[in-house]
Amino acid sequence: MAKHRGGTDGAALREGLVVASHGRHCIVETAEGERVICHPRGKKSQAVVGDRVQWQASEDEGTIEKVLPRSNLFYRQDEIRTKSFAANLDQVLILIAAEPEFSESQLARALIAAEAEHITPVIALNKRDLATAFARAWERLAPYRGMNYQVLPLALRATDAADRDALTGLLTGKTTLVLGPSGAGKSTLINLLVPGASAQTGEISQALNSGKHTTTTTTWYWMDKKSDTALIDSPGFQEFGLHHIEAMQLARLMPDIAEHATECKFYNCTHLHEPGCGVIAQVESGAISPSRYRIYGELFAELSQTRY
Ligand SMILES: Nc1nc2c(ncn2[C@@H]2O[C@H](COP(=O)(O)OP(=O)(O)OP(=O)(O)O)[C@@H](O)[C@H]2O)c(=O)[nH]1
Ligand SMILES: [Zn+2]
Repeated sequence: MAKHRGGTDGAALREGLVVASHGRHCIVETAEGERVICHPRGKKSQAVVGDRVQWQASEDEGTIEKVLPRSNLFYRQDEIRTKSFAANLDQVLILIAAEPEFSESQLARALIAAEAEHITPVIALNKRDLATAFARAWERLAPYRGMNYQVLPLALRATDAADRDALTGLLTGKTTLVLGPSGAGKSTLINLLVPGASAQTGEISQALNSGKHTTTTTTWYWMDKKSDTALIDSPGFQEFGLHHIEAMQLARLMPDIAEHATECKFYNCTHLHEPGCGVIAQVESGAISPSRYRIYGELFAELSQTRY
């Protein structure tokens, strides 16, 4: 990793892209492709992966002076309450697999987080070769296909031309955050699409932790030499922090619920118990799946609690 050696006083502000972050410091890539460890000037210049920043060289590292306006900001919270962020995304690829069995609740939360930030989510279901388990998982995704979410079947360990074409078509020219539970095939995907990814990861961990081993960084990878197409790998698939969403906004972020939320008798219907509720009517008719309605109820309760 190149360290920037420049003057300290009056050095010009330069623009860069945050390609990794850990704790308070991060790695900024310059337009020339040089990478520099940077520290934020203060709370306001705390940057996340995907941020465009203005930074200034200092000693052998750099200082982030300003984070440029973001088009969106994606965040989640893991069990130790550390936040991982990414900004300026075009889409989120949620990678799940036939095995291990995926949690529908986790999937729903990831989709809601994406909807709340106006980021297009795409679901990929890996391990098509495990035919029986795959068929079962595909069936569990029926409500999601019904909501017009794209669900991409994949066999990443032995990709064929069709898989590669589908992935290329989906990703080219965009910045995509890849999320998925452990064991779904996220490393397999990154290594397939980004040759040399593991070497890059090692280099970044080393730079950010002075050699200490870590797996907790969110990392930006260029998929092409022209630097048009990027993947962001974010470790784990823990609970998404949805606290910033109000309970009464939840229906709007779940397309199958939203579709019928305008058919209720009361304009401020919670869709939990009201008479004349369009959502409850569609749960009874079978148009809204029982599992989706259960998840809605659980999240509604959770979001009502955290608010007060
Ligand atoms: N049968 C089958 N196995 C696959 C496929 N793709 C990946 N795997 C296997 O699934 C396991 C998990 O894959 P990884 O890529 O390590 O998964 P990961 O999501 O990075 O998991 P973590 O490292 O735990 O975060 C490995 O043993 C892979 O070889 C596939 O298409 N079919
Ligand atoms: Zn209702």
